[in-house]
Amino acid sequence: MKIGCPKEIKPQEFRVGMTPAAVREAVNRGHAVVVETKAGEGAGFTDADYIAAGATVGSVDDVFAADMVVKVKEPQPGERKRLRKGQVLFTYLHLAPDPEQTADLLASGVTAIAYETVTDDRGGLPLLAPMSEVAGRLSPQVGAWTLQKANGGRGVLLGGVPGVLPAKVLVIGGGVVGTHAAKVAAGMGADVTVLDRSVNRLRYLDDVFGRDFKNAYADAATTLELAREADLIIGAVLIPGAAAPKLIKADQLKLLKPGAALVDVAIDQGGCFETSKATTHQDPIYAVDGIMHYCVANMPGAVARTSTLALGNATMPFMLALADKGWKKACAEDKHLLAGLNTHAGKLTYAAVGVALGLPTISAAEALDL
Ligand SMILES: NC(=O)C1=CN([C@@H]2O[C@H](COP(=O)(O)OP(=O)(O)OC[C@H]3O[C@@H](n4cnc5c(N)ncnc54)[C@H](O)[C@@H]3O)[C@@H](O)[C@H]2O)C=CC1
Ligand SMILES: CC(=O)C(=O)O
Ligand SMILES: [Mg+2]
Repeated sequence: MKIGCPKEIKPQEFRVGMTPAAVREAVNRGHAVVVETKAGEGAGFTDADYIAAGATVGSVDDVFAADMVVKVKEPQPGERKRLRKGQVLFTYLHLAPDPEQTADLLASGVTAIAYETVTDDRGGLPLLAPMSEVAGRLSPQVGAWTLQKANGGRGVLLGGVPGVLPAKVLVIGGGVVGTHAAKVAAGMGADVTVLDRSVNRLRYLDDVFGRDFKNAYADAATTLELAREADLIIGAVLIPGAAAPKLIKADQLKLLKPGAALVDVAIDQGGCFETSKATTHQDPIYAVDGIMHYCVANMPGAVARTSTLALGNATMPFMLALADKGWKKACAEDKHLLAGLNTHAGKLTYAAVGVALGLPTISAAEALDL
């Protein structure tokens, strides 16, 4: 199979979809890989590194001529025009909050497999997890920066100092992002509470991290009560594939501490605060009613080398299965990869996206027969 790996064009996105190590594995199995010129530059991989791994380096046209395109971020409008029926796209998509992208993918006929909905045997999301680990660990760092007075924040130091209490950090959603956020915030000396709607998850957090941070059930009243006391609130909820629920409403901002910071990591699924709108690394924060919002939808791009390596480790076995077997056989033999199928031949194949966008869907299994 011919595999293409473009340079990411989303603003300030420095990750790349294939590492030289992934290229080497694919080439060793007889596949041809074309990597766009300078695609790996932001992650510290040169064109020479890719050539040494067995790739050819070419133009964006060469890359999108491939049978399968392996990326990081959702295709941007110009990239979407290059996609076609019979081609496989393997990348993050986050379709639920994105009707334009969904319409373009359906119109193109491309077979699009979304990293964020591929599953595993333990109920996890193995291709989302590495970037959730990164974004989770980054979120107290960007939250601490947002809290600085010059950035519009409350001017509170997360860990406090001797004689001054630490900041209160509320993490809503105790999955991968939330757990890593809480660990780092606690490590910085903050007073951390994690909320979740899964009692089993709260049991796990209590068993493993009971001495490091507190937890509570995420009913609406508890969420609001703790939000009112918080200096920093990290939004980390997920209902896989679906639009994020809005957990702090616009009219509740006036109840929060002036200058409090909201870091909405769930922004790629539309955000879990009603006043969130996606921002970029170039211009990451804005204020609403004196509350600072940080809503960067590609946080891991800030630490592109770590993120590219972590993502590459996770995607490589799936990428190789798709290349070796073709998408149909690979998905028919692996229900977890099949769960990643979001569009095929003009049909939407992920129910939660259909519900979010009011569009008809077929099941991914039905798509195998198309
Ligand atoms: N902005 C960025 O750059 C990045 C964003 N993300 C996003 O972060 C979000 C979280 O991802 P993960 O931690 O991997 O998901 P996860 O599935 O590991 O955890 C989500 C948690 O939210 C909980 N939850 C669901 N509804 C809730 C509610 N109403 N109240 C409280 N808890 C609730 C679930 O029980 C689960 O424990 C996703 O939207 C993901 O796409 C992930 C990586 C990078
Ligand atoms: C998960 C995701 O969207 C990202 O890493 O950018
Ligand atoms: Mg994202």
